[in-house]
Amino acid sequence: MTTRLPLASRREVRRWALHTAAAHRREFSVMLGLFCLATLIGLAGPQLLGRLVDGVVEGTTSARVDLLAAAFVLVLVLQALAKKAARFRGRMFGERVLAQTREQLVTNALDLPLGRVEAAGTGDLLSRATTDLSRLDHAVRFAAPEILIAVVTVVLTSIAMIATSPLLALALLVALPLLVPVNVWYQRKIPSVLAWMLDRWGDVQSATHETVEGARTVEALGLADRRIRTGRRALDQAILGERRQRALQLRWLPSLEISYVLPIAALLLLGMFAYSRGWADLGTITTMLAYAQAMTAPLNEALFWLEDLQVALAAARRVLGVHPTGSDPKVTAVPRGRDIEVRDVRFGYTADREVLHGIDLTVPRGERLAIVGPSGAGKSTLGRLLAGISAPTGGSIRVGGTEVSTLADDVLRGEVLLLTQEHHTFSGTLRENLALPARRTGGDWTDEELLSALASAGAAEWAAGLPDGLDTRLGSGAYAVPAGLAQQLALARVVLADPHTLVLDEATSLLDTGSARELERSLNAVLEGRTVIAIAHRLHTAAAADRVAVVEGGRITELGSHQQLLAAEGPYARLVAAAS
Ligand SMILES: Nc1ncnc2c1ncn2[C@@H]1O[C@H](COP(=O)(O)OP(=O)(O)OP(=O)(O)O)[C@@H](O)[C@H]1O
Repeated sequence: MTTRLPLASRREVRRWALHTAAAHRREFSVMLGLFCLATLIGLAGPQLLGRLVDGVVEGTTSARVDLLAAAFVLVLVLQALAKKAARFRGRMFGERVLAQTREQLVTNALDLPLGRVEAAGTGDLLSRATTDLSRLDHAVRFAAPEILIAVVTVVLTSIAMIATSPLLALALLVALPLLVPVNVWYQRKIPSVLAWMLDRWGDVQSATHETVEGARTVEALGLADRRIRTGRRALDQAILGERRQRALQLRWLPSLEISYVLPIAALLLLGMFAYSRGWADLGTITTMLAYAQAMTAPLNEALFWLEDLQVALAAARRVLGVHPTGSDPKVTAVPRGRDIEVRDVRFGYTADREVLHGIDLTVPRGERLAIVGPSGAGKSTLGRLLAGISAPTGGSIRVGGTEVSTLADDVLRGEVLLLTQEHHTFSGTLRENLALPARRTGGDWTDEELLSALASAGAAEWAAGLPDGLDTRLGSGAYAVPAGLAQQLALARVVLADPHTLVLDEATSLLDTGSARELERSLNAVLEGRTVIAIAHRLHTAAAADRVAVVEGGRITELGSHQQLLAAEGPYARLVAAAS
């Protein structure tokens, strides 16, 4: 079962938009100013047209007609230039906002507790960081400026119409009885429909991502058909979401279109009536009609972009929902002791199934503890809790008196670190791959420190043979790092992070025996002087530990030295007998 990452509320999105506009006050004002300028220039056009009609009706010279016509063309040219400049500014503004939003998303994603990302499924985070962000990108760069133009045009043109003829401007009101209720209805319905649809598209991406990531497993276990079916189901749901959105739009758009042509019809009727009574001249009616007409083009354009903007608003709720809220502020003070105290720890991945049922354990500084037990007993789960990756659902795990899961990442890394078989080499230089833990005293790691960490991990010789030394680019598309060396790089990172306690979970289990032996030598050097909690999948490692804890069914059923437990002839003795 997955627990999706949260959505930001609509209020949070509004606050983000206002905050962004305030943070870029200058650019935003320039952009808005240019849009207003373009509209204001445009307002002169209908006035000129009105004068032209009045002139023709009342009689004028052809030179004056030419002059008015030339002025009209000039207005159009100036307006086009101002709009072009405004659009350019709008795109620049959009780019800047997006760059910041992207950076913030990455920072927030990195701050999310690992347990939370895993519970949501990496596809959820991935779809927010890719598809949703590009939906937002598109809207900020294109839809938002066009809609802003329409809003500015409607507001300024309405003001100009009221100023030109308050009587004829009453025609604008006929749009309201249709516009208001339909929009209230639509705005109430659409957010949940869009949020549902984007979640379904997130599922499509998750399903695809998981299939591609686990392609070998899919192939080996013959799961292709099942994965295709899962993908299809996700896609069907996403298409259903699209249909629901379109169905709502189909009912909304026509009334919107009607509501902006209605005022033109009403204006013609009202104009005829006012003219017959001598309340308005032909020039004024022409000006008012030209104003009403001038609103339709930007409104049409805005309608076209409104859908994008609405989808982007829903996407913004997903993008801004990626933040480590809900958790208390992290503890940045380094704990004073190094003993680990586990008290009545309970944990469940889901609310309805507890996996650990009350674990009590004290691991004194410098001890080597092996955790053994049958598959599925909860050993790895306990290891993750000990390393602060997930917080227990009940009880406490403290290091030096501080709850492990509340420690800030940089502090936690220097206290307890989990080492597993999964070692990713990031695309970047060897230096960047090594320098992932922050330097406790601040500043950058020196070359000497990095090389010495590599030497402790047994990778000095390999690093010396690299074409650009510490600056050699590694990862996909660059220098490929073999599995054994990736693990040695992970060990070098451990040396740099320098935690006093290491939790080892299958740290060497995937390697062939030759590499495993070499890695174990490096590992032993790195383990020197630290507390080690090893989840022992091979029982011979347990024999070398100071104490062994047997976990069965989410409980510690036996705890003591190898010799004591063998003599007790209990669960441990039975496991050893079964293994030999
Ligand atoms: N991410 C997860 N979501 C839900 N349940 C999980 C998850 N990981 C493990 N479990 C369940 O929790 C229980 C304990 O699993 P855990 O991996 O801790 O056992 P283990 O003793 O380490 O087993 P193994 O030796 O096979 O790795 C199992 O029933 C497992 O199915």
